[in-house]
Amino acid sequence: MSEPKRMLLPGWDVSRETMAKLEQYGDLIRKWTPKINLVAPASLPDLWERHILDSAQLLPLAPTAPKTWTDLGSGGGLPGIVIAILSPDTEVTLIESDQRKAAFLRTCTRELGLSATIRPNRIDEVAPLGADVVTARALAPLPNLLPLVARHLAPDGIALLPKGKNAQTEIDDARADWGFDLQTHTSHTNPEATILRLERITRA
Ligand SMILES: C[S@@+](CC[C@H](N)C(=O)[O-])C[C@H]1O[C@@H](n2cnc3c(N)ncnc32)[C@H](O)[C@@H]1O
Repeated sequence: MSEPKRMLLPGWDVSRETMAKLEQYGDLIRKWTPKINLVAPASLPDLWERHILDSAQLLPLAPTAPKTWTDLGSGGGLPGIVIAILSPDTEVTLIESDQRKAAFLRTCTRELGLSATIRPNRIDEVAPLGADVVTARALAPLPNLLPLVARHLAPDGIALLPKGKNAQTEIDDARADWGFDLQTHTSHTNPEATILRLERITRA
C-alpha cells in the first residue's frame, strides 16, 4: 500500500514524515521564541500559515530540484529550515549572524536530521557561495538586499524575495542601480504580499 500523503498547499501533497518534521519544527519555534524572539510572539497562534506555509510556497517558484540554496538572514530558519525539510536533496546553507539564533538553527538540523549547513556569520563576510537559489525574507529593502543577494547567487541563479505592500516602491528604487529580470507572484498566505523572482541581476 502506498504511503499516506497530506496536503501542504492546494495541489501539493507531502509525505506524512515530511509533515511531521514541519510540525516538529513549529514546536521548536514555539519553545524557543519566548527566549530569543525567533518570530513576533503575536504571530505564534498563526505560525503554520504566517511562517511555515509562507516559507514553503517559495519552493515551487524555484527551478526543479536545485542543487544549492542559500538563505540570507535566516533568523529562526524561515525559509531555510522549511526548504531543507521539503527538499532534502538540495544543499541548503543558512547564514545568520546572531549567535543565539544560529545555535537554534543547529538544534533544528540535529533534532530534525537535516543536512543543512549553518554559517553563524555576517552575509558580507562569507565567501561567495554561487548558489542556484538565494532567498531572504524580512531582511532588508530591495536596494540594500541586492548587493548581498548578488554576492551569493550563481550567474544563472534565481533569487526569491518575499516582499510586503511596498514591493513596487522597492523595485523602482532598486532599478536606479541594478538590472534584473523580474516576475512577481502574489503570496498564497497574504494577498497584500508579493514574492519577487529575480534573474540575471547586474549592477546598472
Ligand atoms: C527580521 S529577521 C528575519 C528572519 C527570518 N528570515 C524570518 O523571515 O523570520 C532578520 C535576520 O537577519 C539577521 N541579519 C541581519 N543582518 C545580517 C547580516 N548582515 N548577516 C547575517 N545575518 C543578518 C538578523 O540577525 C535577523 O535574525
